[in-house]
Amino acid sequence: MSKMLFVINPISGDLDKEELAEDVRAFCLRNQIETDFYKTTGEEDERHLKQKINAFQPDIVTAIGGDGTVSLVAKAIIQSPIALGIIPQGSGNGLSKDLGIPQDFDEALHVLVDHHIMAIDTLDVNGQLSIHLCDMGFNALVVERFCEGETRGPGAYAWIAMQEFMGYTPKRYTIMTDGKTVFDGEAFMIAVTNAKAFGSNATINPSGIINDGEFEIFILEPFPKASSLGILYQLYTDTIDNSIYTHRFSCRSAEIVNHAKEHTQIDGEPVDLPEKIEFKVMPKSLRVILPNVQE
Ligand SMILES: Nc1ncnc2c1ncn2[C@@H]1O[C@H](COP(=O)(O)OP(=O)(O)OP(=O)(O)O)[C@@H](O)[C@H]1O
Repeated sequence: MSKMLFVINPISGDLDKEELAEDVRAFCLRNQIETDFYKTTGEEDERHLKQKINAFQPDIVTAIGGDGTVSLVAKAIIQSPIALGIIPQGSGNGLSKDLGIPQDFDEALHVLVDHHIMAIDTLDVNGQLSIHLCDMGFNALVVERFCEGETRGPGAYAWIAMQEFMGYTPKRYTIMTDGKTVFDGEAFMIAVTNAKAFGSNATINPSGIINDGEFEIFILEPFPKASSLGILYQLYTDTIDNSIYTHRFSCRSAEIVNHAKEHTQIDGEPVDLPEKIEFKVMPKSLRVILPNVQE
């Protein structure tokens, strides 16, 4: 009998999850899965979750929440044989979309019993784990405002982005990969990622491969306001590589000097990092549950 621990974030995505827990319990009973639950509190969840995992010894730990909840679970099981399941219930659900995990609750639940497991690369960002996307600049500022606000959900994120856009000033960054400076200048945002897209489906890394042992650094340089609709269009049609304002580098390690100590976020959570930030790929360090693809 397999053992699954479900980590439920009661506030993510502004969605009520009381009934979901009952559905999960019934589903596991039908499928002869031994089940336990951990409800996040927002306080010391990583420590408490690790204790729970030690005591219960699950084969799979499934996050029922948004990117922050997925990241919490990943931190607790990284470099271990335990696999990560995802039932998306957040505002953005970025990693689950990138991995092709169904966004519908019942379908995502079904994946837990009909799946394959893939080991994906993750990133070490100055000693902190990133499983999806770390960025600095405009998006990180929006993420910070979003986290400070009372309202969750994708609408709130889009509203904050619109409010912040007009007044945003690009900042200076220096990027070094493999000991060479590859960029030194101002940028609207810099993203460091293994994945293809944000939870909003804005695609910054269309050819990114999540288990190729490399990550990408995406740079969006300052652009005239008149070009913003064109850039938005390119972001949502997988054609951002056609923009004259973007660059991308693939590498295994990098250092970014964030001269202005501009806002930075990792997997949907604002972080306070020093001016010099070091990035290292951790190849195949996280086992994730993926849907079985029909041939
Ligand atoms: N019981 C709780 N009360 C208040 N905050 C909580 C609680 N449990 C978790 N949190 C907070 O929820 C945040 C993570 O939310 P999560 O990212 O999963 O959902 P989301 O923000 O709605 O969606 P997404 O990240 O996909 O946009 C963390 O900041 C965490 O501290």
